[in-house]
This record gives sequence, C-alpha cells and structure tokens, in this order.
Amino acid sequence: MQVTDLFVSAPGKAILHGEHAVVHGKVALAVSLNLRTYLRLKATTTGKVCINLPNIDTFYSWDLSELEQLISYSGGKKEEGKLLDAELVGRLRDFIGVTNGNLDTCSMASLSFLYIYISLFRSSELPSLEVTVWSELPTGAGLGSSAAYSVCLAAALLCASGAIPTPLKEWDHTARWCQEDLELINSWAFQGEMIIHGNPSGVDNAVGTWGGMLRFLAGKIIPLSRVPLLRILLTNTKVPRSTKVLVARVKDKINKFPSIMAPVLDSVDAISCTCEKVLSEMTCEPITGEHYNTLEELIDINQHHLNVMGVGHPALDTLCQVTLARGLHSKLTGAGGGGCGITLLRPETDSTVVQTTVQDLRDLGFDCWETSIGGPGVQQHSPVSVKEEILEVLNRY
Ligand SMILES: Nc1ncnc2c1ncn2[C@@H]1O[C@H](COP(=O)(O)OP(=O)(O)OP(=O)(O)O)[C@@H](O)[C@H]1O
Ligand SMILES: C[C@@](O)(CCO)CC(=O)[O-]
Ligand SMILES: [Mg+2]
Repeated sequence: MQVTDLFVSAPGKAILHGEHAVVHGKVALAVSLNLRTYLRLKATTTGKVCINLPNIDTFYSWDLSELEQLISYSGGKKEEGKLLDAELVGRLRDFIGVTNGNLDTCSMASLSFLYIYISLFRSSELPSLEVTVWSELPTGAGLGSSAAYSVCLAAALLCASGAIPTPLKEWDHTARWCQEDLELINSWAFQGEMIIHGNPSGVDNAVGTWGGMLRFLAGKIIPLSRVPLLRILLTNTKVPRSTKVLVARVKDKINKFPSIMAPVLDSVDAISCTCEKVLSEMTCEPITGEHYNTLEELIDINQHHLNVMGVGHPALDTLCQVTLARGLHSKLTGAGGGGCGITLLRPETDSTVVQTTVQDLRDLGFDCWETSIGGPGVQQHSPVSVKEEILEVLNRY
C-alpha cells in the first residue's frame, strides 16, 4: 500500500460546564482552544513503525514482523455491543508490558497508537511508517491533550489506510473532511480515548474533531453556532493528575452515595442548560452586566459541585480565591484533581486587573495566559501552514 506523507492537527478544549456529569449522561458545554496538537506521518522503507512523542519523551520503533504476530494471534472480532476489541487490547498490553493498573503516559500513548494502527491495517499489509506528534497543549492537565492526540492519530491513520481521502488540494493551506469522514475520525479517536481514559464520554474527541463550541449529551453532538465572544483566562496549576483515575473516583462516589450524588449531577445538568440559554440570549439581545453576573454565579456553583464530587484540589481552591480577590470567577476545567482552571473575564475587566491577576497566579508557580476560543477542528495542513517552530520539531525526527 502506498502511504502518503501528511500533516494534521487537532485542537484542545475547555469544558465550560458538565465535566464528569457528562460521563453519566448529563449535558456538557465545551469549546475548542487555539492550542493544537500536530502530527506528521511519513512513509518509510525501513520495515519498521516508529513513533516520536517528544512532549512525553517517548520514542519507539517496532519491526513490522513483530507487529504482524499480533494480528495473527488476535481473532479480530469485537464482542457484540463492545466498541473495543478486548482481545487485541490484551495482546498489545502484553506486548508493551503494561499491567491493568499501569497508567503511565508513554504506555497509554503507545497502546492507543498501536491499537488504531493495527485495527486499521489488519486486513491488508502493515505499512512501514513514522509518526511524530508535537503539542502546544500541556499533557494531562485538563485541556483535552489525550483527545487531540487520538483525533490526530485517527485522522492520519485513516488517510494512510485509504479509508478516508486526504482533503488537501495542491493550492490549499489547510483543509477539512466531509461530515461522514469526520464521524469516522471521531469514532476511531473515541477508541483511542477509551484506551487512555477507560470510560470517556466522547465530549473531548468531539471538540477535537469538530472544533467550535458544542453541546454534548449522551453521544449527541450539537454545534452551537451563535455564541458570544468570551474572554477566558486559562491557568495550569501544574498539579499532575490522570483523567482515568478521577473518572473512576467519581463513579465510586456515585455508587456509594447514589441518592446524594444524583441531585448533584442533575444540578450540573441544569447549570449547563442555563449557561447555554444565557449564551444564546447574549447573541440576540444587548449584552448586559446581568448576563455576566449569571455566568459567574454558574461558575461558582459548579465549582462547589465539582468539589462535592471529589475532583477538587487545594491548588484549584487557591486559583478560585486569588481570582475572586480581583473580582473574577473561576472553576476547574476537564477532569480536575489539579490541572487547569478557567476564569471568566468580563468585557469591562480592565487590562491592569488581568495583568495583576496573571502575575499573582504566576507568583504561585502556576502558568497563566489569556486564550482565544473556538479554533477549527481537525485539519490537514500543507507544510507551509504549520507554524515554523512546530514544523522544526516535526521535521527533527
Ligand atoms: N502530545 C502528546 N504526545 C503523546 N501522548 C500524549 C500527548 N498528549 C496527551 N497524550 C496522552 O494522553 C494522556 C493524558 O491524558 P489525560 O486524559 O489524562 O489528560 P488530558 O487529556 O490532558 O486532560 P482531560 O482529559 O482532563 O482534558 C497522556 O498520558 C498520554 O498518554
Ligand atoms: C472528566 C471528563 O468529563 C472530561 C475530561 O475532559 C471525562 C469525559 O467526559 O470523558
Ligand atoms: Mg483526556
């Protein structure tokens, strides 16, 4: 099979409301960021598959002959109603040497790559290729780095397998796929997320695939086309955490206290719906201070709920207190337990207030920056449309 070289990218995301509750069938509102993960796929003739993941200091190379063994052993059938081929996952775990409880970054990243690669090429010949990924997103910090990685893998490997076309024309800088192809990319990215997360809702890979702001409910994705321009401050507390562990922790709490936790999840659902309504009002009537007051109150209530779910962290409490001292409201975003928080900036928030808040947070050792939201979903790039410093990293290997 003739594999073509290509560059793809996918955005990270911030969840405005609904993290964790969305895993249990409640509404989430999420938006793409202007921070992206980039992937370069290169056809080779080495008889090997190589992955270079410099963000996590991971570099692997496998002989095609070793990987072919894994196909012949696996039956290749998914169990009825199951999304993942459990037998293949088991063989890959043995091959890489990961035990069930092992969550290390490198193992999860290589496992999801190998799963998608072998699944897509198992019925043809395994191609010799090299994949390099570089991300502007912090890894494992709540901004959907796992989903952006999985979406890039899915898009690139689906193109390489011929299951979807490469949409870029000679004269284009960037190009996107048609709806049907995006759905296929999203479904393979979801499988990558299942390997990294355990039990993902699918909201993160949906944002990585489609971009923009969307409402997500039980696998149903509704793009919100009319949304006001929101100014958001992103803060990375740099406290490491694992989405898989946090999602499991919330599940345990729900199982232990079903009648206590059910109203909390319902309340988060109502927060997402109320937020969506306010955002829609803000696009069709003059924006008032009252709109922002409501958005701020929703942020505060949700942050309390997330603490009740057991996914807070003292560093996130500090973030909320420090920003509130400047009149700004914050909540964690993504899985919590550390990682990132979002702070809503009002249109009238003075730039000196923003600057002093950013400085306060940096003095605490956090990373903090104002971000723009709503970047495009997964894209194919011509090399000239990839930022120079990113191209330099991708071409280094
Ligand atoms: N740039 C990257 N290169 C290789 N692997 C990555 C990269 N980014 C993310 N990953 C994989 O994703 C894992 C982190 O996923 P995790 O879901 O815990 O965090 P997140 O996606 O950043 O946060 P959240 O799910 O809360 O939005 C890493 O352990 C690694 O396996
Ligand atoms: C915590 C969670 O709700 C969001 C992680 O970004 C997990 C998920 O939806 O898969
Ligand atoms: Mg993730």
